[in-house]
Amino acid sequence: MSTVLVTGGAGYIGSHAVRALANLNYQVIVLDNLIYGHREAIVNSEVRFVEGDIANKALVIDILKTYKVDAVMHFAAFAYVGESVTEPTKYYNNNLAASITLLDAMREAGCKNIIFSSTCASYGSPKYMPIDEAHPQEPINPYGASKWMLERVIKDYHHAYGINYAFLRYFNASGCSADGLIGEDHDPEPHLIPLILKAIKGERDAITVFGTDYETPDGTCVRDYIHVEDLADAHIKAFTYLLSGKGPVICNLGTGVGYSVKEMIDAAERATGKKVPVKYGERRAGDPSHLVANAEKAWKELGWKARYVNIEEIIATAWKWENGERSGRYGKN
Ligand SMILES: NC(=O)c1ccc[n+]([C@@H]2O[C@H](COP(=O)([O-])OP(=O)(O)OC[C@H]3O[C@@H](n4cnc5c(N)ncnc54)[C@H](O)[C@@H]3O)[C@@H](O)[C@H]2O)c1
Ligand SMILES: O=c1ccn([C@@H]2O[C@H](COP(=O)(O)OP(=O)(O)O[C@H]3O[C@H](CO)[C@H](O)[C@H](O)[C@H]3O)[C@@H](O)[C@H]2O)c(=O)[nH]1
Repeated sequence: MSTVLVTGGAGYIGSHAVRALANLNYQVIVLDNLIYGHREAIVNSEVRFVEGDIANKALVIDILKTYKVDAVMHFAAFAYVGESVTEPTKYYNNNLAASITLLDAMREAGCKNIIFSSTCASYGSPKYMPIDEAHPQEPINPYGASKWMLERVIKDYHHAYGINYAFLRYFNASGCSADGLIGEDHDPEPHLIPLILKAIKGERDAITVFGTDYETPDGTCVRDYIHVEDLADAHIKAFTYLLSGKGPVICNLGTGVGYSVKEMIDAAERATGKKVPVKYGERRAGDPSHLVANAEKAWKELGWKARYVNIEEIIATAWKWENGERSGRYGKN
């Protein structure tokens, strides 16, 4: 059975991928420094967990060699867009420099495959819609730039050292596992859906809509919300694709349907049957008005498409997590 090292596997998206991989009996090793992740998010007891940093080259080489790792799924990164503008050093050091150390460890250990968590934030302000993979990459914040730069480094490592890659450019990750067992728990939480649900629960005063004067039908930003279990499925398809000798490959992961912030609030009211307390505020710096994927390439190349296309259903999975045993929060690590 093939073996995969999942960096950032204790985080939101990584933990859903780890569970999906383990359920398919792949051998999984997670490397996470738990800065933002949660040990309890890894629910399969057969998964090996290593608490450590991707910048620890000797540790990564040891893991890759000991377990004869076939591919690395590289989720580990910082992902607060706003913070990246005020503290770019954090983003270039972790998302770029530490990731280059990871690539060098792969090179030295002879591990030839990487599936990299890239982002629609690497495109910057859209020049046309929906966004396909040929769209120019002109990121407008250091977070998006750090991801775009790492894509460039990996391409050069491919040419020079034969490292094969899949770049998965996700749009807005959303929802939680269908059974409500694992979910999204960021501190602080930047993402729209959990913030709306926490406002419904009274854990926050209200959701603040960031800007009502965008050039969109209702003036609020439009995004493409892709379910986290669909993302996990795409990683498995990319993994088997690379292991079958195909690649490199670059794919957007989205549903192809955009929802405005106001539409998301309405959908959350329908999904939960509760009223959302709403405030209206200024635009958030660095937010493009529209981000919607053309994800046809993922279908053609990987045979992947989103199974969750109904936004209420996506929100309902997050609501289940918010009302589950953990009430939307893991304990302290
Ligand atoms: N959430 C989204 O909408 C979205 C969209 C596009 C791309 N992405 C990318 O997907 C990946 C996962 O995002 P997420 O929302 O699950 O974030 P997350 O913060 O929940 O998960 C990231 C994990 O990486 C770990 N980590 C960070 N730096 C590390 C390091 N140097 N060494 C070891 N572990 C480290 C953290 O502790 C955390 O568990 C990130 O690369 C992010 O940029 C996320
Ligand atoms: O309190 C809030 C939070 C968000 N929003 C709006 O809701 C939409 C979604 O915002 P999120 O913060 O949930 O997600 P982003 O669109 O900022 O996502 C970006 O950052 C992510 C990383 O966190 C991913 O990389 C993703 O690809 C990239 O588009 C945006 O229009 C935002 O302005 C609000 O109105 N109020």
